[in-house]
Amino acid sequence: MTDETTDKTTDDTSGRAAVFRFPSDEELMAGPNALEADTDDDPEAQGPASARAEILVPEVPEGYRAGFACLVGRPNAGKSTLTNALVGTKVAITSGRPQTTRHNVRGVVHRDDAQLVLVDTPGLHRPRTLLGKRLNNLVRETLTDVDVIALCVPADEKVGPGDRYIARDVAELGTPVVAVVTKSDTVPRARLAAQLLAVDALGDWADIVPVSAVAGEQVDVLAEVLISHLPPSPPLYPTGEVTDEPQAVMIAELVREAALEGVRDELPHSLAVVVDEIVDPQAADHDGSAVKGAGQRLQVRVSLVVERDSQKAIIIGRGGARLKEIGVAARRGIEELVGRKVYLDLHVRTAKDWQSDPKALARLGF
Ligand SMILES: Nc1nc2c(ncn2[C@@H]2O[C@H](COP(=O)(O)OP(=O)(O)OP(=O)(O)O)[C@@H](O)[C@H]2O)c(=O)[nH]1
Repeated sequence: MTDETTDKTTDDTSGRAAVFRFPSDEELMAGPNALEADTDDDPEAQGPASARAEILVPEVPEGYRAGFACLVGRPNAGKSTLTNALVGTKVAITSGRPQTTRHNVRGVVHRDDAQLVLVDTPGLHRPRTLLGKRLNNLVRETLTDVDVIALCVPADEKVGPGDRYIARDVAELGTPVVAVVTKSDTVPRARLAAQLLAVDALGDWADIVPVSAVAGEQVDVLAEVLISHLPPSPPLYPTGEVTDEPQAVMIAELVREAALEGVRDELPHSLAVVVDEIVDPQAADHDGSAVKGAGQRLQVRVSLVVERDSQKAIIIGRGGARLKEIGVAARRGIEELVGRKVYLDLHVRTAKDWQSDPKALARLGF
């Protein structure tokens, strides 16, 4: 390792506080195992400084467990909402539209005796485009890395081919699988019981837990069950960190969520959101340039990339009305995230068929 801050490795036997290296953006995107791998990356090229801080971790209590869990399930199964409920803060975007989660958004559940790192993935589905294939590969890679998988099946929908496809897939990986019947608040108890039996019959699960992320029912029980499958380990993340997603990715997700609010079915698959620039006029190294009217606010420039001009028109709306709404909603979320006033600049661009173009995908970070 060339980065001098990463050379002070953990010394468990000394009894002193250990130096913890916060993972880089590359490691975050590469999957849980990458945290253990050596990197010779140039520290200058490591992305936002906020993602590479040196943090003191207190002594590890006896019996401490830590590890990774992955929530899988067909689109709309409630994975993002459950991630948020487990972590207790909004970390993954949610929406009524399927397949809105494009990144492995992670949240960290902190307990006195355990740390559960959640990896939220896009739904496994039969791929139709190059993007679909890459997303599926990404999901499988993640699944072989984690300590426990939570297979989410909604209580209010019949167990179908989509659930069976995923159940077969995860059963072959050799990772313990906890079956989770989500949205338990949406059905009467008798139907919930029937769904538990149907899900039980889907495979050989380590446990089966009904849960309602919205009503907050059984969320703690699920956390306990998932933690019981983690190995003894010191904390993997600094205590108190809710998510390790780079801030830019979370900002992009917030804009994406606002843009997809109440739009037609085709758009979610065709929309990519990229944060082009974040300028902080209050930063010590700021060069003095400023957008007129932005004042001391954090300036965030974001591109919304669609595949067709017709989609561009949907996003912009009559006289720019929809884009304005998107901006207002997204800015509210971003201001909550960064804890200060934000000047948000949205651009809508068309990149024809970006989902099937390897170069365009690479540019967009897939
Ligand atoms: N009533 C109820 N609704 C829920 C619950 N959990 C999720 N939902 C709703 O179900 C829809 C889908 O939830 P998400 O969490 O976005 O689902 P997801 O599995 O992450 O979806 P993708 O990102 O498409 O894979 C949203 O409209 C949620 O509000 C729950 O416990 N109760």
